[in-house]
Amino acid sequence: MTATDDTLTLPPVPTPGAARPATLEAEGISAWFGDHKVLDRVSLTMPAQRVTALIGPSGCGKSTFLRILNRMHELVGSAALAGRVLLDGQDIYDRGRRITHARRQIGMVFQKPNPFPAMSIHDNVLAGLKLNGTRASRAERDGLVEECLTKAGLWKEVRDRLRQPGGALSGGQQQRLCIARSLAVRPRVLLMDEPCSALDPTSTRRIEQTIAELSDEVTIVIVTHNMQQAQRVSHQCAFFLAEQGTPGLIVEHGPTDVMFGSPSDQRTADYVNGRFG
Ligand SMILES: Nc1ncnc2c1ncn2[C@@H]1O[C@H](COP(=O)(O)OP(=O)(O)OP(=O)(O)O)[C@@H](O)[C@H]1O
Repeated sequence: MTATDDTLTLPPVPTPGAARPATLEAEGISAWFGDHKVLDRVSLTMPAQRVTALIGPSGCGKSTFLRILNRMHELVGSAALAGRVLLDGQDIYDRGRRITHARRQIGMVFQKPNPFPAMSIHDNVLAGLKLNGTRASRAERDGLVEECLTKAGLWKEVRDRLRQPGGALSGGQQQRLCIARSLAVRPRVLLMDEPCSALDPTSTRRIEQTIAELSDEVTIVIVTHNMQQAQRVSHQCAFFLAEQGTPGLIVEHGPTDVMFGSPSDQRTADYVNGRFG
C-alpha cells in the first residue's frame, strides 16, 4: 500500500434513508446497427427501488435496449441511437457528460459470469474501483469487500478464502462475485442481462434471492427468458416484440401480476403463457 492509498476516499456511503437508487427513463429510443433498425421509439420508466423485467422472444432488442441504458451500445462501431435516457431526470447522453459517469452509476452484470479468473476474490470485488482510479486504506477496502460480498449473498461462502482466485469459484458463486464487483462502485442502477442463464436451478434461486435483497438499495433492470423468474423477481415487466423483421418495440408494460394475470394484448398473453417465443 502506498502513502496515497490512505489519502483518497471510497465512493460515499449512502446516508441512511437517503434515496440513492435512481429512476431511469428511456424516451423514444430507436437503435440501429448500420442500416438495420432494431428498436423503434421505445419508452419505458424503470422506477427507483423496483425490479423491471424485460421479456420477449429472441432478437427483439432487449439486450440492445439494456446496453443503451448504460452507454454500451455506442461501443459497437456500426451502432446508432436516437432518443434520451434520463437518470433521475439527467440525460446520460448529454454532450459533455462523460461515458464513465454513466457507467459508474449504472452497473451491468452479464449473462456469463466474467470475474478476472486469476485475480483473488478480494481483488475482484475491488476491480471496478481500481479502474476508476479510486483508492482507499486497507481497512476501508476490506470493509467494502465484506459489505459487497454480503450484499451479493457470497460472504459466508468465501470469507475464509478471499485470497483464492475468482476463477476457482462455481458458476453461481462467480456470478455473485460479479454482482459484488458491480456493487463496490455503489451504482444507482444495476442492469442484468440474463444473469442466470448459465446457472443451475439452485444457483439461479440464490441469485434471485440476492436480487430481492438488493432491490431496496439499487434499481434493477433484468433481461430474462424465464417467465417464472420474471414473475418471481420483478415488480413490473415490459414485453418486447419484433414482428416479421420489423424493429423491436414494447407491446405492453405494467405491473408483473397484471402482465401475467390479465394482460391487455393477446400477443403478451400468448408469450407469457408459452404459446410462442
Ligand atoms: N453487434 C451487433 N451487430 C449487428 N447486429 C446486432 C448486434 N447485436 C445485436 N444485433 C441485432 O440486433 C437485433 C436485436 O438483438 P438483441 O441481442 O438486442 O436481441 P435480444 O432480444 O436481446 O435477443 P436474445 O434474447 O436472443 O438475446 C437482432 O436482430 C440482432 O441480430
